[in-house]
Amino acid sequence: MNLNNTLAALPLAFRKLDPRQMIHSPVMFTVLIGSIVCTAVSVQQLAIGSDSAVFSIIVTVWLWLTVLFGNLSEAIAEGRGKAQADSLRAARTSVMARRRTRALVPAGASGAGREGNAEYEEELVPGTDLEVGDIVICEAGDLIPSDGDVIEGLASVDESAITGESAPVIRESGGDRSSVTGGTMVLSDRIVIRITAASGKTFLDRMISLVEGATRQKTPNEIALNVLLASLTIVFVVAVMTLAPMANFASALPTPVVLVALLVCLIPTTIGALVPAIGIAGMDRLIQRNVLATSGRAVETAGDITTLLLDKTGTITYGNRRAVAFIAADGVNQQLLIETARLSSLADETPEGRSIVDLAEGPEKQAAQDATATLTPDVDVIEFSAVTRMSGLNLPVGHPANPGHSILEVRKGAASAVEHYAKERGGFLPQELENAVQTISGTGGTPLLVATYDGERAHVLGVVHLADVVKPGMKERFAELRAMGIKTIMITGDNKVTAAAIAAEAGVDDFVAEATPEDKLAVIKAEQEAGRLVAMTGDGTNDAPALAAADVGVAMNSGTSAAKEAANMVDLDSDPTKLIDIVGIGKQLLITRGSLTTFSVANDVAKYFAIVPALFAATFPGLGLLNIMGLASPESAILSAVIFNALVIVALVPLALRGVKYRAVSAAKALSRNLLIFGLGGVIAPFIGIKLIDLLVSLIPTIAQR
Ligand SMILES: Nc1ncnc2c1ncn2[C@@H]1O[C@H](COP(=O)(O)OP(=O)(O)OP(=O)(O)O)[C@@H](O)[C@H]1O
Ligand SMILES: [K+]
Ligand SMILES: [Mg+2]
Repeated sequence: MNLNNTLAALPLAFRKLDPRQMIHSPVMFTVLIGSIVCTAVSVQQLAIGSDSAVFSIIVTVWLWLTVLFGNLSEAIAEGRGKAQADSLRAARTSVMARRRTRALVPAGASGAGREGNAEYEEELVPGTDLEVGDIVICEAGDLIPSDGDVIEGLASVDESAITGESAPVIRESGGDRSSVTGGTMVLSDRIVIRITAASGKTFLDRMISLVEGATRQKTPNEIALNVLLASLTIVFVVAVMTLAPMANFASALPTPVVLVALLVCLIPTTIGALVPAIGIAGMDRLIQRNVLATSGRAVETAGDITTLLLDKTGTITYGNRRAVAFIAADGVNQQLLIETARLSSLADETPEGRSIVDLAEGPEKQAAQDATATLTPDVDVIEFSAVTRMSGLNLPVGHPANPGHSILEVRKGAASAVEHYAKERGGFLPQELENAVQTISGTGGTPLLVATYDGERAHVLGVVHLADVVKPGMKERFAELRAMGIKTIMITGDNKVTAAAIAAEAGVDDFVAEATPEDKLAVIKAEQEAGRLVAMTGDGTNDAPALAAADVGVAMNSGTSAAKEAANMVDLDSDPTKLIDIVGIGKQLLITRGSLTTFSVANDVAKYFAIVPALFAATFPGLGLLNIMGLASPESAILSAVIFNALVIVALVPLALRGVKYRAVSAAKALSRNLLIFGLGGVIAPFIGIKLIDLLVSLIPTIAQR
């Protein structure tokens, strides 16, 4: 909290005096009403020249300062996001987009400027005119006009405007790295994008309103705390009212001012003033770590997570699975396997599929038949799905793509899926291929079997070895999660042996293999039914249902739009172990709020014993004995307490913004330790603080007299 930030936040703090805003915090609203009452009394006393006018005015000023300090803490917290929002806005420049209109030449014909099987016309439109579903083309040097999914091609993209990370990333069609963000720049190649967000509703727009705190809503915890604080306020209003009849104060003090001052000292103003700042600061800490949360609730829930589910490909591994080898069955010509594997992948737009075509064609790309000549309209494309775990083609009888062989169907896919496919069609899985599948899986690679069907029997021709790399540093970070009491489960569509190998390499506690999207969802439901709070990290469209169902869903920024849409957090760094930070921030938020609530309530109780004896010493002489503080006068006691009450808010703003120090001990231990520190501190602080202020205040002549 430096001076510049504080000064910059001042105008906003004054604007927040609007009663329509203040009503959201019952405690601070009560202080506002009290300030207004005391202002009226002061004016009236000034008019009649009352002796206690000075006292009333000073108390009134400090009451207004109390309200202002509360608003200031919130304004400072919000202000921290403003600078970031401004720099994000700079990335939201208006660009022209090349929008595809209608097909010029029908699919299947040949010609220049082809997109897949057809030729298109383009028009230049302002990026703000784009609608969901529009198709745009971006080339090297272009700013991407809005959020979307790559539907054709591959490009390297500079996402530093969003992530702050300058290294370019690959975005490509088909796989789990297909989403692009408006405002980022294409560095190389050419991609065709289907727009998924209309102008004003893009990722960047949402990010801006998030860091500005414009979309902040109260979390259930905050609402519960507010109800508690409101109840305490009502209790104290009633208690102070009952004092009114006995209010025969020493030197004819103005009763309304004394009662309001007493009330403000007794209600939990400290926590009432700091709750919004604590919440905003928590979101802010998350943004500093490059994580965007769409709700404060998710941040708080993260603090209590006990199970973390992660998908494998693209989350634990880099996700650019590439074909590295072809292994033919005994008696099958290697060249035949390569040609067939390539044929099965010609229409497969996934990175896996394209990597098979690349490996089959070799660097020279010679001898390869033109894909468009093969993919004539009478060829059925069987697209990959996470449920079938296979992809391929159905060819008409006598199709020229397979001269010499009478192939009607060609498939490649997960070993179990293709084995099942072959057996259903009178084929079998040769022993040597089964061995190859086991060997590849054992190293954490993904084996894909290639099979054909000629109308009579299926033949399994061989295996394609897909290799992927585990992201570095996983083992240590998962060990850290274990120390925090969080169980990690990897859940993947891949086979058991591959899953086991990657699970061991990454150091997760458990794994589930051959999981369909429904299975992923079912695992989450089961964990939740067992009473656990579940976080899920994923990147694929097949992860989207699970991400939505999890208590905390964290999507990798590299993932698909569907995953990012379903999740309630997006990690811009695409680092699955970011959950460690997220959990830490959530726990810190809960501990900070708990600690300051304890401090605030303990403070109020202590204040009661510090000032009431001094206040009523004249009325009930017996109480004088309790005036252990030896405060100068009832006026001084009241004033010192009000000043202390206001200054405590200011003193705690830095702690509210920074958060109470969080260490990786169990939550219960951390809580009881903090309750002790903040509870004791809260009881002792007012006695010391009020006494010190009393010494200063009693220097004011009209206040010191008894
Ligand atoms: N393009 C493809 N064609 C045929 N089979 C594929 C293709 N891509 C993947 N497979 C097979 O299907 C399986 C399931 O893929 P899916 O995308 O559902 O899960 P995954 O990416 O392996 O795992 P995760 O859920 O961890 O991301 C893969 O393990 C692989 O064996
Ligand atoms: K108070
Ligand atoms: Mg996946």
